[in-house]
Amino acid sequence: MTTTHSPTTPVAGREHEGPDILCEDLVRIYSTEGVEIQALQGLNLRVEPGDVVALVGASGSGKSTLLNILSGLDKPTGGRATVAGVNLNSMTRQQRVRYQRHTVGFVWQQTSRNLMPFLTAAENVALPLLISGARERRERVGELLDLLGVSDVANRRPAEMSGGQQQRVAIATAVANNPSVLLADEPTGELDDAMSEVVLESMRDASERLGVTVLIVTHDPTIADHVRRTVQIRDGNTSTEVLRHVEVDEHGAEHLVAQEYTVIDRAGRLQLPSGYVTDLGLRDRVRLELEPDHVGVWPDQERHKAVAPEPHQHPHRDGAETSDDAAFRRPEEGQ
Ligand SMILES: Nc1ncnc2c1ncn2[C@@H]1O[C@H](COP(=O)(O)OP(=O)(O)OP(=O)(O)O)[C@@H](O)[C@H]1O
Repeated sequence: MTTTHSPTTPVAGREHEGPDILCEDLVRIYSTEGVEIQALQGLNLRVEPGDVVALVGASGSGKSTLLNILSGLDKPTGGRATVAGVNLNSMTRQQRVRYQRHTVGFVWQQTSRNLMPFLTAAENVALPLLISGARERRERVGELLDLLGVSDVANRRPAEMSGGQQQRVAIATAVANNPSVLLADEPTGELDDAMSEVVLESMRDASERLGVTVLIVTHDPTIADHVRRTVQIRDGNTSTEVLRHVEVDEHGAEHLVAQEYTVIDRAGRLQLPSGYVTDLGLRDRVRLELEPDHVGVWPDQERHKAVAPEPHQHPHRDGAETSDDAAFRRPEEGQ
């Protein structure tokens, strides 16, 4: 099969309104030999159309459990999960097949799980198009291989490609049917740093060009350098997140600004970033003060008598100090 140059087809018009991924109070309990393990503990996550988000968590934090639910392989025990307007709690078998063919695409960590070993790159990308009865397959395959920068390996089988090339062909295969959402489970887990970077950049590029929403699940925190939004998952729940954007100063110089956020649940509970907690020695009880536009959080004055008055730049932020920083003080600064 040959590759041809032509404009890439964007995702077909979305038929739903609102976020592409919405998890509300998602719970998944596994019962094995009389023991119950709560892998997801009321997880909340909202991802807007076209966004590229990394979900980062340690082993056992619930990443695969969430991905299995979002990919339609498993059902939640409680709560709600909606992807591109499809309610995952109540899909029939037929709806599930359609969902997995057209609404979501997957890229798994094991390169061997993504591609048919006996088919060439072009044949692999063509396969989902063939199954769904798509027309103009040859042209679409050419566009996608081009977009992912792997047209030169179109006629090679997976064993004749590098790991990075295989993952890029896997991305092309996953987005062939114009899914709204691309789910990736440790897509760079088997790659070295240079290859990982190429694959992540390709994924971001594919998102921009095709309009596909991307959720990458990984234990690797360095992925944060490649995505605008990184959400932490801990003990089966999303905790804090970092949003990055580029700001241009008055001299025209670009600065990467990272701002930390946390989820506040319906009961008003929130989890502070772990760096803030250790940095300020926050524990047991903190003092709160309501200001007109923010809430100040201080270490307990009873435990840390002398607290320095002047504000400091938080070491976990790249950006300029905000009014919120004035509310955070190191207990040891005044001692
Ligand atoms: N099928 C299962 N039966 C019982 N317990 C399970 C099952 N799958 C996962 N768990 C448990 O649920 C919790 C979350 O597991 P999960 O695989 O989702 O974590 P993870 O973040 O993907 O970890 P890793 O990065 O190691 O793959 C863990 O305590 C795990 O032991």
